Amino acid sequence: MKKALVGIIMGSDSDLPIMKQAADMLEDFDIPYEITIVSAHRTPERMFHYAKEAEERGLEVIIAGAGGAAHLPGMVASITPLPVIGVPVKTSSLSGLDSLLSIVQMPAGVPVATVAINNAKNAGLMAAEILGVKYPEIRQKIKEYKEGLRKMVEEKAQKLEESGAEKYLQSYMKKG
Ligand SMILES: Nc1c(C(=O)O)ncn1[C@@H]1O[C@H](COP(=O)(O)O)[C@@H](O)[C@H]1O
Repeated sequence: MKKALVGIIMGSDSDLPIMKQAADMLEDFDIPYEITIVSAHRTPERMFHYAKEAEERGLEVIIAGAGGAAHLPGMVASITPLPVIGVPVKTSSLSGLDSLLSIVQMPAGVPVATVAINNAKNAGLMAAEILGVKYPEIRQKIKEYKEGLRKMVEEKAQKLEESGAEKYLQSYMKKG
């Protein structure tokens, strides 16, 4: 198996349904990754060792997801020189706003690249883009991905223009 370039960590296994989407994205780009649970609150020593050793182990980007008082991404960023992408995981009590603010409001000097609430997919994509600076084959796949997005929207626009809003909406609603 190829050595992991991206480390995906999350505060709890309850974050896995969301964080798995980052892993799926990396798989689409053939980027080797590892995925595990690390909590700054519940396993501070494990968090410290993970962040301290990440670079030495060959990781190049870390994606960290957490909910609520989501200190994990910021704490990891304070220890490692690697770029850290934070995923605010939606909580039941405050809809993820607490997670978002905990991750995005970092003090100057310790950035965490924060994606939207629950948008682990974008975290995977951002990790791929960061790696694309160094790996031309990944950069090429990003270009193809963007081209795919462009085509998809163009096709939808054409269909909407041809069928009119009402008919388009009917088929859109049917798709669910
Ligand atoms: N925010 C953190 C940290 C941390 O930041 O260290 N560790 C766990 N958690 C979060 O607590 C939430 C509830 O966890 P449980 O579902 O295990 O009770 C999760 O979203 C997790 O990311």
